[in-house]
Amino acid sequence: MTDAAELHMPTVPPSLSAKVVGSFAYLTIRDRLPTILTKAVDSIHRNKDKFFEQYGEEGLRAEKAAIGLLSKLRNEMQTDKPVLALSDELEDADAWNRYLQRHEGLQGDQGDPVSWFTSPWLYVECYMYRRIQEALWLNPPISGYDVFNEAKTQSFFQSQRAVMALCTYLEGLRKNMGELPDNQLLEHFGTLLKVSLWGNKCDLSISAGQENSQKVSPIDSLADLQPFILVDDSSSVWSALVSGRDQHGPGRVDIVLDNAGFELITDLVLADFLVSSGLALTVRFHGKSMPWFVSDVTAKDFQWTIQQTMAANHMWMSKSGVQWQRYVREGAWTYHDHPFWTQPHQFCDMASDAADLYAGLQGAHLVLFKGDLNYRKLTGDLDWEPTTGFAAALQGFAPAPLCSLRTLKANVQVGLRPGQAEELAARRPDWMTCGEYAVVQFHGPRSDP
Ligand SMILES: O=P(O)(O)OC[C@@]1(O)O[C@H](CO)[C@@H](O)[C@@H]1O
Ligand SMILES: [Mn+2]
Repeated sequence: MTDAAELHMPTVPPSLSAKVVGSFAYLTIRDRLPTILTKAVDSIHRNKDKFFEQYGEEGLRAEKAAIGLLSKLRNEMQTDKPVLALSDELEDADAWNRYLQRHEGLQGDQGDPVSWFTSPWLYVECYMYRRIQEALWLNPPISGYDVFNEAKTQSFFQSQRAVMALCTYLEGLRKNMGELPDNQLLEHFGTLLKVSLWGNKCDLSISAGQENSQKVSPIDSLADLQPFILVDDSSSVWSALVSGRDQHGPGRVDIVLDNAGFELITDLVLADFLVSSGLALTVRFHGKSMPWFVSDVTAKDFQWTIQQTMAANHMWMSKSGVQWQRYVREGAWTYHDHPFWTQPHQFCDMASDAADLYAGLQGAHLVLFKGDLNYRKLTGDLDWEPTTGFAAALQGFAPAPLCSLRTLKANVQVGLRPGQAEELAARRPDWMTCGEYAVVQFHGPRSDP
């Protein structure tokens, strides 16, 4: 039997967990997740009158019952109760309950129940958002209410100047896109890739829902932000795109989305550039099938954002919105929300637990993964040494050439140079979680499951 050392594969470290008292996972579950739950309760309570107007007494009953379930959830978390099986009939409930049994088996040997402060952080954090969905689903007629909607729309409205600047930049490109030589396309690609990267700073789950929007033109700040990019593989991303185009003609780029609001605009602008420049024929957007991690994109957010951009009282914003609506109508852009993206699995499980999704991603020339949660799932949310190779941390997940565009908000990071983590820690002890640093991390080879 060839052991890990012979394969030069690092031994797989433990999952990040609140078991480590004082760790970022511990502080998240002790402090930030209860705050997010409290804001969810407040959001439902603030809409009580609206529910009554819309649904009468049934609306009041549902409001009260949903708040009761979320308060119970918060108590279970704060008193480290065992994780409970889901009781709703949503299509993914079985997959979630099977995953719980898997963990009960794993932890059963050590006698620990599967609970908030003893199980993997990735699992229990995802589970919390799925329990929020259960609390709403169990209480029609408010099942479709998005407890995070106000926070997401606020992030959009408070970033309008930055959105206008981006759409103006895009309009400037559109004028002579057809004549731009590759070296100029490369320059604009690099700009819009980095704008999409830093759009990820606008995430509400790190701030537990505090206001977090983009105030100024993001293009003007790229040069100042460049030193904060710890791994910059953008030239490899460009090569993957251009070699695909030159060998097979423009292909498909998949963008696994993260946050709504300003970040989504940066992704739509990048996608517009990819298609209008001929670097890609189509773009597939992957969003979430339920409200997730406070600010993640749902189908409703995706459509709403395009509608809002179309309706903007700004020439280049509305022109962009019209163009984006046309891409959707013509099929150049498609939106997908596979249940796997709102399950707790590490991405190295995808080939076995969501073979259809893995096979789908294999059709892409390039897959862009936005944000921190996707990075945590790409690397399994394991306590890797920072110098571990990105390829090793992917543990075989490689459906297509892929790139993570991520601002660091959790204490998992791989692919750094020897000594780089130590330098960063000396400069900024919370470098992995402060949201000031980022990576553009690429992995080229594909691997069949
Ligand atoms: O995926 P995003 O939106 O970039 O960030 C989400 C996230 O990393 O932010 C929090 C900070 O640790 C975590 O709760 C969560 O995983
Ligand atoms: Mn997010």
